[in-house]
Amino acid sequence: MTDALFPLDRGRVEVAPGAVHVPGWLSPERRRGLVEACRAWARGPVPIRHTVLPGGGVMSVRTVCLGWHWLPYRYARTADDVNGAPVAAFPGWLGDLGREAVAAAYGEDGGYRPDAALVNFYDGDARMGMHQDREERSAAPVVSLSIGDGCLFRFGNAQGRGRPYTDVRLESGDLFVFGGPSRFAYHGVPRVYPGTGDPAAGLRAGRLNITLRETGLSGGG
Ligand SMILES: O=C(O)CCC(=O)C(=O)O
Ligand SMILES: [Fe+2]
Repeated sequence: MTDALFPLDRGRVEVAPGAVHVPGWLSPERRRGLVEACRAWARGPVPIRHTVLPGGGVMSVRTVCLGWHWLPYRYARTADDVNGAPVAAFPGWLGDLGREAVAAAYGEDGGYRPDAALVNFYDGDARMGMHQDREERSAAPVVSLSIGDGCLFRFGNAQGRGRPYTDVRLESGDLFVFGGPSRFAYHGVPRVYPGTGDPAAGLRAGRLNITLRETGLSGGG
């Protein structure tokens, strides 16, 4: 697709087929609003926490979920690995933002209806290993929004954790959408760049990443 089709998103870069980076997509007002919303979600009903993996490893990232609670490796309506509380509702406005994001990346929203969000907080030492987002029963795209410190985002292929991959620097306000042939590509965050953030967004340190997903699940999961 050519830039001429997206006169408002000249900066969009297709990193791989179906994987689109749109730098600076979130306005400063939206960044501030999302930071405020994330602060409230982090308090509960399920407090933000480091996810414990089945082998006993502890993720360096802290996560809180909306709509559906993700735990390794499934979704549930209650935070069975935290405090058992029902997960906070997925707000309608966040679904609207997700549709807008898909339209910015692909030129149309494709009827996107996300029903789960993972809110990840990275301090300066946090990382996320190469993984696939594959607990969803839907091939709808994942929408990723970043606020605060910049990071190195590694976007690979669907076959395995290794090469070929593309290293992308994600900065505050950036949108990254991966769907279509890239939906089940491995990806990860090998490092965060402390002190490169966006204090005006209301985050003094660290990196916030929000991913929106369609789980394809219904009822209690
Ligand atoms: O922090 C990011 O940019 C990616 C997060 C991610 O891959 C996930 O939550 O599954
Ligand atoms: Fe992921």
